Amino acid sequence: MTSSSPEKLASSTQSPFIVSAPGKVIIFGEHSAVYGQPAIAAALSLRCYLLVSPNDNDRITLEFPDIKLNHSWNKHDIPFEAIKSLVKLDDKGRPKVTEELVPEISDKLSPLLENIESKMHHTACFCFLYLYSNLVSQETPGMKFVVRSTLPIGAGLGSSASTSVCLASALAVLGNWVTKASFSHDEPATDKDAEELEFIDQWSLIGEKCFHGNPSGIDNAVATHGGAVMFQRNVGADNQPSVRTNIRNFPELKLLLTNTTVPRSTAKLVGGVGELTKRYPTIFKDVLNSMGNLSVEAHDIMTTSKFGELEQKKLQDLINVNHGLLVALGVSHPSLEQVKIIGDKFNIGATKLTGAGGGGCAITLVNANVDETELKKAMDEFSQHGFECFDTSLGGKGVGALYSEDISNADLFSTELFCGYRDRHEIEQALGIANNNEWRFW
Ligand SMILES: Nc1ncnc2c1ncn2[C@@H]1O[C@H](COP(=O)(O)OP(=O)(O)OP(=O)(O)O)[C@@H](O)[C@H]1O
Ligand SMILES: C[C@@](O)(CCO)CC(=O)[O-]
Ligand SMILES: [Mg+2]
Repeated sequence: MTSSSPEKLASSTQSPFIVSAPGKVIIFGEHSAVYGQPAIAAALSLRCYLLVSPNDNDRITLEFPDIKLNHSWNKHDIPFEAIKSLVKLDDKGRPKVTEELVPEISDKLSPLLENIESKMHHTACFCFLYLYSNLVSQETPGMKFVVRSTLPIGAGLGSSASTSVCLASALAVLGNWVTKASFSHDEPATDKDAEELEFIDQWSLIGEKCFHGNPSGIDNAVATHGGAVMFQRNVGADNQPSVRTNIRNFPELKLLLTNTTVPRSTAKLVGGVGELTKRYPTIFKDVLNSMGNLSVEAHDIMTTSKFGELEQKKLQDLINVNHGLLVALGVSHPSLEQVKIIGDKFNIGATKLTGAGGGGCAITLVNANVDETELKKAMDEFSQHGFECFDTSLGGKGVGALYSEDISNADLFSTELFCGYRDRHEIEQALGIANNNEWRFW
């Protein structure tokens, strides 16, 4: 790997910056996406934020208060040389992503993870170190990395992917593999930026592999690029990239997002589906194919030139079928069925689980002419069960950055304040992309 010049590094690392990436809602095709079937997802207004600021010594510090993680390493303990010798370069001289995590790199990092007992902390530190040692060189000074998210963690809304995109983009900036984000909210990206986004997307997929084992890539694709997409993983042996098709005129869908608050792990759920499909390949081949057909049909409906009540009704049919197929894959949960029962009882619309399932969130595509009193009754009953409803919007911006040199309010980059926001509203108010015109995008 070529090392970057110290002058360039100095300019990119001296002042603090924040990166942010959105969560996502999978509308059709979770799990089947892992097996190369098309799926549809949109970026969510809930986001992850990562503050990067210089440390006054050679330490690399992680402060992830959402998961109560605080850990640091001495920069000189990172085996940069050994890892660099294992990293291949692409045709532009940048570190090249591999199909799978490289076991020798994981082995070289394992002594740095020895004292970390919690599984969640271990995974988060492993993800960070894997990306750090691939993307950053030993000339980069010690830095502090602080993550805050307005997303519920482990609830099906892509909290791992948005964290991974934040880490990949920040480390790509520190490694000088991408330039500063420069576009304001409404400006279109240039070809160069599209290429840099691709780099971030690819490395965030490596981060997702550290979190999940076998991700399709849909979550990090949406967190990187934003908007709404139809995504199809390439599962062939031809090394071709996955296909991401932007859905430009994504219809204004009224979606109610309900978090059962039942914790679960995407890695375990994806693993469970893997075992089932291996045990009964002929049965599940057809289930997965049906899920793919359903996404294609939904895409045709969503992109029709005249989206009206009839099209909304058809999407609701497909939501119900998709949920049934996910039940067949064994990834529902009594709490998710409860959300569906309550939604159906008050006739508010069609409900399915979203993300990996097993708890976490459900979406309801609310009827166009919903009776608002019935909707309120359903939401009251959700809260009686301890479920939490979110007021969110879909299809927003992908990964972006906020630079201290562009902002007069230095407080935004104070680690203490960043860690101290009490809830998602305070985070949104201080940092939200809608509240700060200085956010820049690639
Ligand atoms: N704010 C955060 N701070 C630190 N780590 C986080 C944060 N958000 C997510 N993570 C990491 O992501 C893991 C949760 O990822 P997981 O894939 O299981 O759920 P999810 O991404 O929320 O849901 P889904 O994959 O179904 O969309 C956590 O265990 C943690 O390691
Ligand atoms: C369950 C899954 O399909 C979606 C998780 O948000 C896994 C993946 O596609 O990586
Ligand atoms: Mg995840």
